[in-house]
Amino acid sequence: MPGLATIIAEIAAEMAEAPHRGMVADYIPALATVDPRKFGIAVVEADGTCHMAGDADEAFSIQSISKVFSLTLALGSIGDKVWERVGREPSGTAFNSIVQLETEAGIPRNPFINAGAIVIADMILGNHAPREAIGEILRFVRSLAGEDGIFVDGAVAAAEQETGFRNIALANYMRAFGNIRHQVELTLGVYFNQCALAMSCRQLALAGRYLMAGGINPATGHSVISPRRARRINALMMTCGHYDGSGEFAFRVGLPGKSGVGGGILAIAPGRASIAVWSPGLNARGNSQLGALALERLVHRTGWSVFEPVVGG
Ligand SMILES: NC(=O)CC[C@H](N)C(=O)O
Repeated sequence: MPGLATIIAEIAAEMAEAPHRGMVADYIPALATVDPRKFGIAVVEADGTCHMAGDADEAFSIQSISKVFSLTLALGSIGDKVWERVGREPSGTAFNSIVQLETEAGIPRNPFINAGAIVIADMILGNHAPREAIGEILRFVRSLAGEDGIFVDGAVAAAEQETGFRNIALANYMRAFGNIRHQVELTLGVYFNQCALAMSCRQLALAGRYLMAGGINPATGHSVISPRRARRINALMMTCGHYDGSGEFAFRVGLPGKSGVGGGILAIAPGRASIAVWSPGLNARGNSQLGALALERLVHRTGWSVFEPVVGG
């Protein structure tokens, strides 16, 4: 197998030539103007080595990838009580769908669809003001990545607030079932700001290290979350991280992954690597078109799929 640096450089070169790049999300106006030709990839290996290619150092809107970090925070603060208000099953519906809430008592199927992440945001809000909860998420992500230069893009957060009618509907609907405990504007303030986190592929891959390393941040040796919970977050990423495209992603890539409508994907090769890719064009399910293709090729060339037999291991 060629070295990882070579593989990543080759994939970036192939993606630069790719004809079908998908469509940039335009329902959030601040995302509509992002250049669809962008492509970045960063891979942080278990020993800390970081390989990058393309636009891996350019910050983009991580959007729903933030749901991995908010779930981790909520599990850390309220533990398994999280599962009283949000489920653990794939929804098979679009990321912003409302339909299942009606027959399922306002309990979202999983923490990665919008409804589920809004409930998680409501948990993180707890007894705080939204500003403090957003600060807590920001500090957490900065500490995971080991970088202070991560910020919330105020223009994206404002655009989401102005146009987030579906999310407002989801929050109100769940409030009617008692599954949102705060005023919806406060809970959504947390949610919109976490989605507006701007990070580069490099920062995102660094932030994901604890998920490849059994809950430990390998840079500091500190426990972020228990090994059991890290394993379970990976399981949820595999089954629910791409919404109604999760089966296809598992089929093609075979790694736990979480996508965002900014075109990013965080993928975890347990014990091996934390990987972030970014290409703004999306497929019909709202997941990065070239991001998935790049990961498919990476896994094919490295043998990193979790379904690959470990030879001699
Ligand atoms: N899939 C996504 O990344 C969706 C997140 C986006 N902020 C929304 O709520 O619609």
